[in-house]
Amino acid sequence: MSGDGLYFGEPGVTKYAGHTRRPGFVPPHLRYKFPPDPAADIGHRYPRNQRGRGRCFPDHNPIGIATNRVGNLRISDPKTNEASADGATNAIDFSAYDDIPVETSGSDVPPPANSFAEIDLGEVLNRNIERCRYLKPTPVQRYAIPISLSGRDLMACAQTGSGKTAAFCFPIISSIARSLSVQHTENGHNRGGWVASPLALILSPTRELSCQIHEEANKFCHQTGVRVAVVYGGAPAATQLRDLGKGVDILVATPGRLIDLIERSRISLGRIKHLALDEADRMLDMGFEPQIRKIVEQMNMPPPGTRQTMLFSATFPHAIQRLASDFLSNYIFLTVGRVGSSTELIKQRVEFVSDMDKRSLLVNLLRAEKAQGSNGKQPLTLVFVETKRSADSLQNWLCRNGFPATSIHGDRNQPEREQALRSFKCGATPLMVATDVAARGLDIPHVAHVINFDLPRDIDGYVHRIGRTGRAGKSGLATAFFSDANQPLAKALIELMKESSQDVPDWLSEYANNFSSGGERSRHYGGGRFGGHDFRKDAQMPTAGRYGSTNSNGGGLHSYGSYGGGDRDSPYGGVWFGGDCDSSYGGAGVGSGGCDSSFGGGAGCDSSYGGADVGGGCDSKYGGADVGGDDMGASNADVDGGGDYSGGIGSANEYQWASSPGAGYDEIVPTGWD
Ligand SMILES: Nc1ncnc2c1ncn2[C@@H]1O[C@H](COP(=O)(O)OP(=O)(O)OP(=O)(O)O)[C@@H](O)[C@H]1O
Repeated sequence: MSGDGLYFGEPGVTKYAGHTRRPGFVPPHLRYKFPPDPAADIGHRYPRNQRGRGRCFPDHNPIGIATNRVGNLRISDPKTNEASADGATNAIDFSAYDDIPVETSGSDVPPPANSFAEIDLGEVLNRNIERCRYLKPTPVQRYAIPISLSGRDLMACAQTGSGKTAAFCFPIISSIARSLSVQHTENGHNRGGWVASPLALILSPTRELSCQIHEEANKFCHQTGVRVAVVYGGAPAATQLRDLGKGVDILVATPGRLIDLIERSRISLGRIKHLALDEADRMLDMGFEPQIRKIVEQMNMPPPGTRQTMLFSATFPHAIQRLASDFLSNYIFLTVGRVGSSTELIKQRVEFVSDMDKRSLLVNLLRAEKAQGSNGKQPLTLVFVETKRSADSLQNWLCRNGFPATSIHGDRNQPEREQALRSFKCGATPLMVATDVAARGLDIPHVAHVINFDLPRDIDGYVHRIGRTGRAGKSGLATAFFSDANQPLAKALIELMKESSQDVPDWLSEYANNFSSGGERSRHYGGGRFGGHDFRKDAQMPTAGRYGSTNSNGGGLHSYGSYGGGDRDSPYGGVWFGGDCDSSYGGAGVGSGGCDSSFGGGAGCDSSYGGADVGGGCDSKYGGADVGGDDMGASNADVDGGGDYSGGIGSANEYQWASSPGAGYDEIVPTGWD
């Protein structure tokens, strides 16, 4: 039997057209993906630029600021990745990853492989890997592929741009290809029905990322007989169903559309052998978790132990690791890179700038970039902003001022989003203004510069955003516009920069020292940078598991609640009195510490998904009311609605959550995660 689960055609018809293809035929999708001969790809060298670091805090002269700061600019040549100034750089160079420390935990960890040839991925897949000029595995691939091929579950944390996609795709393709060849020999036809029953499911948080994974997997499935399909929201389901009808072994999906098609009985998960969650921490944060739990636990998917589960991300906060461990069985935890190590490839700069001066600084940076660019071309630059509205407004303003720009955000329809990506990738609009919808996973070649026009609210978001440059061994530049509003991020930003051997401006250290609003905020502002360690090693972990340790009202010394919790980082914790803590679903953080309550309310804390923050210094990420603090209704939120992460009164955010004042988690309805 083949791995095909969906069969609309006549019984006995073989689905794999690939078997009848001309030997050596390379389809167009694969052809254009092969990189050009590196020898022919020697481009222009930029003149070296003078390096200077003007201290700019707290200077409020827009012109002065802007003029001072462009001196620091260092942009890599998009083709050769040759830097224009001071800094070491080179063409694609995976040796940049060679010294990265790697840590594994769990029992009986299979040894890493040094080359693809050493790994038994199968002849056809190995040939495709060679064709794509993947000369040697990246560190995450060296470790993750043997682990995965041995059938073990895996939670893997590795730097942005370090090849995680192939790390989970190759073993899946290889093992399905093997099973198909046996089945084809034995049976000669496909089993199927009117329901697509894939053998592997890859879930990702955004439509664009799903498309990208689909393309990548498809490329490597060439002539293996393994079929890949993708389903995601915003595109006609009919077309996707037609594709599924041709047969699918590996399904790439966003959660919303997948649930829809399962509920319409067009997809069954009953035969899933491999489950991969890309950007796994995101998938289990920000309100995805209920959907993921539904897919994994309530939709007929074989349970942990009978399927293989792999979770990948560049960031993995402990609370999320705990949630994720529900989906895993006897897993290996793999972390590639001492925290911050490979982001040394990304030169990070932070500029202090008031909100009113940001545009002027941006224009000066862009002009300097262009002046240094190859043949006066604007290098590809990704500009992140906080809200959809500001993305539109900045894009229009840039265009009016002679900078060809496009934008991508959740209010644009799918064809517009795809068109924006295309025109950015090909350089027709070398500037793209984006919200966080483009922050994770997107692999856009030759992005030379990421500008955080508005910094994200958490350090994980920063890691992923800047990771859109400096990928696959190339260097890149990331500039952060830091304003007073970003004060809570200062400490974590400094830690991250130090870990990646970046120069931290003195004014930023001063800022961090002056920040005294309640301790380290380990979820949103402190922890969770890439790397990290296996939470199972955490000595502080409550002994009785994530639902609390000592009694029905919860665990640890400082908490209670129906799900209890431990002393710190309680995923389901109740009320926290004092201390620094994370409570992912918990009620109130009361007291002195800087508490994060991802799904609850509380005083002096961050409430990601609603509830009421009563007291000062509150962030409400996804709705709910902050009473006190900056303003009534929603501090750090966009009261008029339309904010990307905003809650506030009657607003719809980037991810299409309809939130109402003070709405609790249950009242928030996700409508756009598809
Ligand atoms: N072994 C390899 N040799 C050469 N290039 C590779 C190799 N593995 C991956 N790449 C390339 O590196 C780039 C980054 O890979 P990928 O998108 O998988 O990174 P990632 O770790 O998933 O990043 P992110 O955390 O941002 O999602 C891609 O263009 C991919 O084709």
